[in-house]
This record gives sequence, structure tokens and C-alpha cells, in this order.
Amino acid sequence: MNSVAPNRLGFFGPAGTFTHRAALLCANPDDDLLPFDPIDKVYDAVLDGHVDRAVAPIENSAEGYVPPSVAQLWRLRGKIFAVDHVSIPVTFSLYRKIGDLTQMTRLAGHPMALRQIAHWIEAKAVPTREASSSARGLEIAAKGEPGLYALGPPDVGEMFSLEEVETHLEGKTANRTRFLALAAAPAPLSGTRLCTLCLDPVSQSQMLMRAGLTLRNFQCSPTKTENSLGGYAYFCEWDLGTPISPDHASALDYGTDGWFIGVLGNIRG
Ligand SMILES: O=C(O)C(=O)C[C@]1(C(=O)O)C=C[C@@H](O)C=C1
Repeated sequence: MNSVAPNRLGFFGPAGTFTHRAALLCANPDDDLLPFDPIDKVYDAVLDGHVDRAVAPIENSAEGYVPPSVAQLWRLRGKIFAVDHVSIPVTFSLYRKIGDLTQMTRLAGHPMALRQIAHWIEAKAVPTREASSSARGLEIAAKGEPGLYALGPPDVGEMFSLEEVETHLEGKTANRTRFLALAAAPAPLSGTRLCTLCLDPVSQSQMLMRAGLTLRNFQCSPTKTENSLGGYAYFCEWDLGTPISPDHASALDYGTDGWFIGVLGNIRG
């Protein structure tokens, strides 16, 4: 790592993303905020010492983990550390060019944002155009043909010379997105900290392998029961070393301590 630039906070940009909002909440008063795009550049900026911390989205209450961020945490494991986190409600506004009275013919937005208002898009039957961030979607609308609208955080119309025509497209309850503050050294262990571990289930499950089980895949999906972060269902795919014995069958069936470990499938390997 090169020498670290103090008071520089990177974020997944450009300016105007939801991550920019989260970064403003994480920033110290004398921090310079620097945008990086795409997400791998946010992580590289910390690794290379261009910034001393950076903010990237990690998890959304409706859509779960943000795959490009998880991929970077895995790529840079042992080199980049989550040192703080912040979550904000994500509420979506609709933007168009100022004075564009053409009916909406296409809607630009970040794929995660588009998915969060899928019901609204379906009701309008409008085709979508994916952008690498909400801010890029707003830039596309500002430059694009009449009728090309975009989805973004509230109150950013002026920044992109766009008109905010509708707010709260998500309906009554806003989802939340959690963002990590990243640094090149771990935070000191003091007080209660959320510990994030990432593991390669295939090579690191020796103990389970000795029991005849090889973990092949592990996914979690938000249960979406409430609009809050943290409710997940876990899906695991295991290779069974031997045909299922009555012991395995009971181990994989309903847990008695609150965990549901129901068998979802049993496929010939
Ligand atoms: O596009 C942005 O504005 C972002 O900051 C990214 C991002 C994400 O990756 O989930 C952040 C929050 C919203 O859920 C939608 C998009």
C-alpha cells in the first residue's frame, strides 16, 4: 500500500448517488469526498492509499447483499476491512428533463433501484434502461431523448438540471440500504462490533467433510417480512459423501432450537 491520504473519503459515485448520501453521514468535518466508479475502484482507492476510508453499498432490505461489493470483499480479503457502517432509507423519485412534457417512454436507473420499485414499473408498463448507479441514470436522462426519465434519490434535480416529477415511488414503506466504511487496517477491537467473515465453503469445511458433508454453496436471501435489515433465509447445498443415512436425514431436518433446516431438495449429484 502507498502512503495513505488523510482526510480523504472515497465513495461509490458520481456525486448524487445514494452512497454519496451515506458518505456524507460517515464523513468527518474536514474530509474531502472523492467519487469512484465502478465499485471495484472504490475498494482499489483504499488499497492504493488514494483515500484513507471509502464508502460502498453492501446490503439492501429488499434485495439482499450487493453482489459487486461482496465480490470486492472477497477479492481483497485480508487487505480491506469494514470499519464502520451506516444505513439509510432509500426512497425513489422520478426525474425528467425540465419542461419535457413527453410521456415517459423509458426509465433509467440502477438495477437494484429498478427492482425495488418493480410494482410501479409494472403498473406503468415502461421499459427500463440499466445504469451503473442512480447518478449515472440521471445523467443519461439529462442527455437523452425526450421521454427518457430516470430514477434517483430525492432532491437532486438541481444537481442534474432535471425536474423531480414524483416522489416515493416505492409506496408506503421505504427500504433501507446499508453501507460499509472501508479502510486498509481493521478497527481496534473495542466494545461490541459486528464481525464479518467470509469463507470459501468448499475448502474450509473440513470439519463438516469429516462428517460426510461438503458444503458446495451458501446463499442468503432477505425474508422480506419487514422492511428492516437483517431478516435472512439461508440456503445451503451440500454434497453428501454417502447416500443419506437416517442420521444425516435427521441432522438435515427441522431443528429444535429455532433453526429451520428443512431439506429443500435432494438431487442426484
Ligand atoms: O446507485 C446508487 O445511487 C447507489 O448508491 C447504489 C445502490 C446499490 O448498489 O444498492 C444503493 C442504494 C439503492 O439501493 C440503489 C443503488
